[in-house]
Amino acid sequence: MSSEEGISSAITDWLFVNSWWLLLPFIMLLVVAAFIVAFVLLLYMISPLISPKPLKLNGAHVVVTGGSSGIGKCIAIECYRQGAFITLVARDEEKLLRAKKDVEKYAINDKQVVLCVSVDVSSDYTQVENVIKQAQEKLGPVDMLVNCAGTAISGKFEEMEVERFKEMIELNYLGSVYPTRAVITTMKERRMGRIMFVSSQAGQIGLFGYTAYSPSKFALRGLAEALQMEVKPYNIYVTMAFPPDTDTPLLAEENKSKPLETKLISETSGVWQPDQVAKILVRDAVQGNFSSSVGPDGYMLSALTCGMSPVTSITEGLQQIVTMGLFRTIALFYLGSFDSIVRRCMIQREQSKAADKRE
Ligand SMILES: NC(=O)C1=CN([C@@H]2O[C@H](COP(=O)(O)OP(=O)(O)OC[C@H]3O[C@@H](n4cnc5c(N)ncnc54)[C@H](OP(=O)(O)O)[C@@H]3O)[C@@H](O)[C@H]2O)C=CC1
Ligand SMILES: CCCCCCCCCCCCCCCC(=O)[C@@H](N)CO
Repeated sequence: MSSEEGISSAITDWLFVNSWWLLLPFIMLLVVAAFIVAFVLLLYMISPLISPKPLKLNGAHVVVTGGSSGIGKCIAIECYRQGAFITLVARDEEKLLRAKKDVEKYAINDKQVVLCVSVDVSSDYTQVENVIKQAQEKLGPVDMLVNCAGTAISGKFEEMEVERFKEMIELNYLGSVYPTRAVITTMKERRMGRIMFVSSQAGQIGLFGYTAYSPSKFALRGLAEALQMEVKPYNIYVTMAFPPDTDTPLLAEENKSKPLETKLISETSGVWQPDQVAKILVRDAVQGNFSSSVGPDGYMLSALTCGMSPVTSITEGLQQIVTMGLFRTIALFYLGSFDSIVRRCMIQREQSKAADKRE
């Protein structure tokens, strides 16, 4: 072998051993592609977390169904205090006028108006559409709709008249569908708006005594999630509110015939004042948060039951990821205590029945 041949074979060997250099452009291409894929995935994950721009209540037109009493009236007051124009929707005209006077006490300028419209939100869509049209003609397009008209019935499943189940769905569910349907087209055209559905903690957990009430409040969640997906590109944000027991005429009425079990279980979250609740709900709707909860139990329930519901901030998403397992653990203790309340009440009832018989 000549020395020339020796050198050339050494070069080929060297090239062979070190030929990975030739792959460098491909490796770089792969790395860049991986980065692009990771970036796109990250964008997908982050995009639903981007917070909406808060709604300015000053000068906005806010329609509150159930605005003549309780939580609805306090929501109207809270919005009015921030400069909004208000339409109160309910059936009883006298109660509406009284509520209008209460709301007007909180004016911050002399242009503000409170309009009252009397309609049953649950019976006839055309009527609801007409009153919303009239309100829009007087106070301009609706910027925020608060669906708060509703009622509650509690009792044992087999003891409640079957009619009650229908009433709950008609008022609590359809009574929120109709007003929403009446405002949504204009909101989409204007590419702005807020819709609030007032559900309940009993719309996150099915409770003893609420076999008629809870489903009507759960139904709102399905509506809100589906609607939010449809209207998000139009810059419309939906808020689900989940209040605990709140000191209103409805709670007082409900307490007259509430089963002991329902009372004892509901006490877990305490009783809140309607103005406290309204402040939190309005703040969340203005920010465009999907879920609005009240108090520490409310916070845990919402994180625990978030499922596939929309998320509107990075902190909210992170909190859900981190807390879910812990809250489920805590929830098992709560469920255990609810079961024991139900069992104890049953045993007590049976004992007192047996005692009655003996007498
Ligand atoms: N209070 C509580 O403990 C809790 C309440 N909630 C929910 O909050 C909402 C408000 O409750 P709350 O403030 O306590 O109740 P209130 O009874 O104090 O107020 C209910 C309001 O809804 C109106 N309303 C009732 N039926 C109709 C109807 N068919 N058409 C139009 N308006 C109607 C009432 O006026 P009118 O009768 O004149 O029509 C009234 O303005 C309800 O949806 C309730 O389920 C949720 C969690 C807890
Ligand atoms: C980690 C898990 C925490 C779990 C906490 C569970 C607390 C359950 C309390 C339920 C209260 C239901 C109030 C219903 C109010 C209502 O809608 C009626 N008053 C209407 O009039």
